[in-house]
Amino acid sequence: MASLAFRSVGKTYRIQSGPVQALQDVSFDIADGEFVSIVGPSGCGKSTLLKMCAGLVPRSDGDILVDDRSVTGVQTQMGVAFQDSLLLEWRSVLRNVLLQIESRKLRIEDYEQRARDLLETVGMESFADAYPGQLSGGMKQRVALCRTLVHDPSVLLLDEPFGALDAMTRDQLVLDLGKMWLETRKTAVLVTHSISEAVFLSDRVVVMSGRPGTILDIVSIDIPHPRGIAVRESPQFVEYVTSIGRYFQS
Ligand SMILES: Nc1ncnc2c1ncn2[C@@H]1O[C@H](COP(=O)(O)OP(=O)(O)OP(=O)(O)O)[C@@H](O)[C@H]1O
Repeated sequence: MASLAFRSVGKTYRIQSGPVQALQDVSFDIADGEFVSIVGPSGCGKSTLLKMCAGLVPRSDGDILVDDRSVTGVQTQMGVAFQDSLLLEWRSVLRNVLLQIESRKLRIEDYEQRARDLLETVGMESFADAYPGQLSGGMKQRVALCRTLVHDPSVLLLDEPFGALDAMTRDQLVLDLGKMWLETRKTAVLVTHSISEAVFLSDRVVVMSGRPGTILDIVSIDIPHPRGIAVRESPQFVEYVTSIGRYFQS
């Protein structure tokens, strides 16, 4: 587990046509075991913020702290999932999940049961020996989620992990993710375009402005866990979604 802190973080990309300021003066904290989502218009720097947190992109200004230590390089202890997290077609489902272990040079035997348990959590245990070509898009994303979690990361960074899926599959995966998070209580940061998904999963939702991205609001979602699908019809839930949505009405 870990806490995160963003302190006046800024990012300017330098490209041929000139500087592009993606983020400006972003400051907020994420507590140990908290689930925080980031919503904002396209291009406001959400992915950039996650990449800087993972140490994949250097920041231009400010500081990002993981457990009070500045991020200075790639954070291998984190679990990162992106929209098009690919599975390797020639490896079975189980071996795709265990890829994370192999690439970290950890002992496969120590993690195989955990990999199977994670697959069971998302109803994929009977597909452990199947190959990606035999799976639907939603099933592949479930496997990718297991792969993100198998090495017991201290932090989950999820960048639109369900972006390319149809609405029903997405709903199911959101429920799966909520369940997995409740079981592990990892510190999690989710970037999503879906305000409803953000409200459903999160303890707090960070609302960002258009580029350069700055923080407009941080909304605490005061709905107890576990949250069943019916929560989405409650007046309280609808009010959260509506009030956050107002930031993006032109
Ligand atoms: N490697 C890069 N080089 C130059 N500019 C970049 C690079 N990556 C991102 N940008 C620019 O930084 C800004 C923020 O991009 P980013 O992908 O972080 O936004 P986002 O909020 O995640 O967008 P979306 O919601 O569309 O995925 C954009 O204007 C983008 O063009």
